[in-house]
Amino acid sequence: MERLLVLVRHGQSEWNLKNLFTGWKDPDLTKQGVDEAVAAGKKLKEMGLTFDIAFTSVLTRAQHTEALILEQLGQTGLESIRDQALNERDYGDLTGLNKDDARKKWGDEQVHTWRRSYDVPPPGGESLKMTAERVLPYFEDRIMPVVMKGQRVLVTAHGNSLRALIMKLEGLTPEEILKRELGTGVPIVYRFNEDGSVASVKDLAD
Ligand SMILES: O=C(O)[C@@H](CO)OP(=O)(O)O
Repeated sequence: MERLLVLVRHGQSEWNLKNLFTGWKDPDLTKQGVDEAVAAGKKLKEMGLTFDIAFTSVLTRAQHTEALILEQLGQTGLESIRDQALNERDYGDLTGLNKDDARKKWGDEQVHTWRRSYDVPPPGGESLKMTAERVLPYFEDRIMPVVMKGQRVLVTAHGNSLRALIMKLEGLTPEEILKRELGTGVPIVYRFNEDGSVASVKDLAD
C-alpha cells in the first residue's frame, strides 16, 4: 500500500515580494509565485505522482498554489479540504510591517527572535510552538489517518505551519527546525511505513 504525503509551501506572494510580515493576511501569488506553483506541479507529474485528496489553509496564496499544481496533474476538481488550522502563523502586531523597517525599529536580534525562536511569540501573535499546537492535532486527527488508509495526500500550506509539521515528522529539535528555510513552491515527498514511521523523505529542491 502506498502511504504518500506531499507538503508544498505556497509560491511567492505579493507580500513575500514586498518583504512584509504576512501571517493571516491574504495576498495572492506574484507572477513568480504562479510560475513556482506550476513548476511544482510539473515536478510531481514527472515523478508520476497523483493524489486522492488535498488539504490546504483558508488563505488565497496556498489555495491558488494547490489549484495550479492540480491543474498540471490533470486533477482539477480533486476534493480539497480547507482549514484555518493549516494557516501561516499569526504575526500579530507585526503583520503588514516591512521586515527591514522592523529591524531598524527593534534591532536585528529582537526581530530574529520573533521570527525564528521556538516559543517567543511576536506581540499579539503566535510562536512556532503555538502554531504547532493547532497544526499537529489537525494533522493527527484529519490528515495522517487518511495517509495511513492508503490515500495519496497533498498538503499546500505555509512556511511556519509546515515547519511545525516537518519538526514532528522528522523528529527535529526546535533548533534544527528553525534553521530550516522552506523554498516557495518546493514539494517535499514523504512515504510512511506500516507503523506510521517515516520511510523516506525527498525534498525536490535537492
Ligand atoms: O511573513 C510571514 O508570514 C512569514 C512567511 O513568509 O515570514 P517569516 O519568514 O518571518 O516566518
